[in-house]
Amino acid sequence: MTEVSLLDHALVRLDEAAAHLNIDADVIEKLKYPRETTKVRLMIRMDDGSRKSFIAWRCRYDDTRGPTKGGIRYHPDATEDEVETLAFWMTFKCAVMNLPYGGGKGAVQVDPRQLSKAELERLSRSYVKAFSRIIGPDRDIPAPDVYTNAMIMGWMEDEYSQIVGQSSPAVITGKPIALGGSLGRGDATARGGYYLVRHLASDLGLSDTMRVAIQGFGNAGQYIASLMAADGHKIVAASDSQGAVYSPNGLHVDLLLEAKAQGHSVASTIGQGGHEHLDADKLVGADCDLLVPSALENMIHEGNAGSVKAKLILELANGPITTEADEILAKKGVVVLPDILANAGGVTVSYFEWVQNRQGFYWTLEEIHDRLRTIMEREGRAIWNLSREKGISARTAAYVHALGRLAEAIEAHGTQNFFVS
Ligand SMILES: NC(=O)C1=CN([C@@H]2O[C@H](COP(=O)(O)OP(=O)(O)OC[C@H]3O[C@@H](n4cnc5c(N)ncnc54)[C@H](O)[C@@H]3O)[C@@H](O)[C@H]2O)C=CC1
Ligand SMILES: O=C(O)CCC(=O)C(=O)O
Repeated sequence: MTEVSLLDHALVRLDEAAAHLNIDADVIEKLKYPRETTKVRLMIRMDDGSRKSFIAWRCRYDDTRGPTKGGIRYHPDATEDEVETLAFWMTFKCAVMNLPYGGGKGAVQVDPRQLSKAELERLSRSYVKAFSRIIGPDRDIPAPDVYTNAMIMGWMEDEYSQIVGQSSPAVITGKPIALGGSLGRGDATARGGYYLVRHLASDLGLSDTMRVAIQGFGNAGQYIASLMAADGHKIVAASDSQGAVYSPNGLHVDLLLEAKAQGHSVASTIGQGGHEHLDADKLVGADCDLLVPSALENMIHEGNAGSVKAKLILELANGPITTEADEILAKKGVVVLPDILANAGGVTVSYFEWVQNRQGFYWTLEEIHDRLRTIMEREGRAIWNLSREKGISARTAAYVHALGRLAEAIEAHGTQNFFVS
């Protein structure tokens, strides 16, 4: 039996969306395959003098609407299929938000927690050396993703600038502020999702004091916890790769943040402030109003979707719900605010960073927040209304919304050149 790839699963969304639009078959043919995926083996010197090699990829899925854009993930289980799927999602995410970008993504198959800081820097610089002809401010612009961060983006920008012999901050986003990073990029992914939920609160009949469960407590998970708690909502459950905690009266977010800042799991807070042990695989079924998957793909699947008690899911992670689980959730009446909209705040502030780098003029935090909120509300409202008008899920509506824009751009390029660059 042939195994169905993650990309094949993701492409189901494309077919679903196409059924609601009158678009040329050429458009679907173009969007069904990644434009280019480059795989290299990076060889670095370890601190003990030995050499070690790591597989790395960069995929430019589609560049019809502009240079490809998307993060770089460091993860021991990264695969080419995953990178291409994440790049497909970036293509649609950038179109959802009407950003002048196509979609890309990169990864290194590595557990960065096993590397020293110096080894991590050598690995990150070698990634840029290997892909220096693929990335570029007008070609392909990386950013952070799982287990990468501003420090790594800073090393990468520095390496690229050395290679091309000039300062090139716009080659990468999510940089430290001192190297041309944007104010507000740190919490942008969570903040975008938070603005979306706030904007749709009355449409969704949400209460002012929701119980929130958060799966994954990294960049996206920690910031959504802080933003929701500051608004008076209760964070009742949280997990990371090492464990989970629960408190029906609300977890102390400051304790969780402190544990993470010290390099410990959220589970290390068990016993403090009323925090109780929770089996990490039970988090999806935690008693809550809002579930926020903020870890990896396929975490809500056929086997656990039936246990979901939340009425609303905010997908801060990319692809956290399988197609089978989506159907189960729809039957239960659970509303899903889909990844390509819900977590698009990250790439939107990355776009602001790129614009500021190119113009050499920087915006205040207030300007960043205002612009992000305006775009989240505009695109979120359009998708929500489309889903109501057509009687389709918010996910399908988001794909329809994006596909219309992609189709327009593909058709506007004419019929002679299938690829832009
Ligand atoms: N950082 C960004 O700007 C954006 C991130 N995303 C997506 O958000 C998700 C999380 O990314 P970040 O927060 O940036 O990554 P991160 O590396 O900062 O955090 C990932 C978190 O997930 C946890 N985790 C890993 N495996 C887990 C498991 N099996 N169960 C529970 N938790 C687990 C880790 O312990 C960590 O707390 C990913 O799907 C990423 O693609 C989406 C848009 C932008
Ligand atoms: O900030 C960016 O450019 C991309 C972030 C990303 O990788 C994502 O949205 O999944």
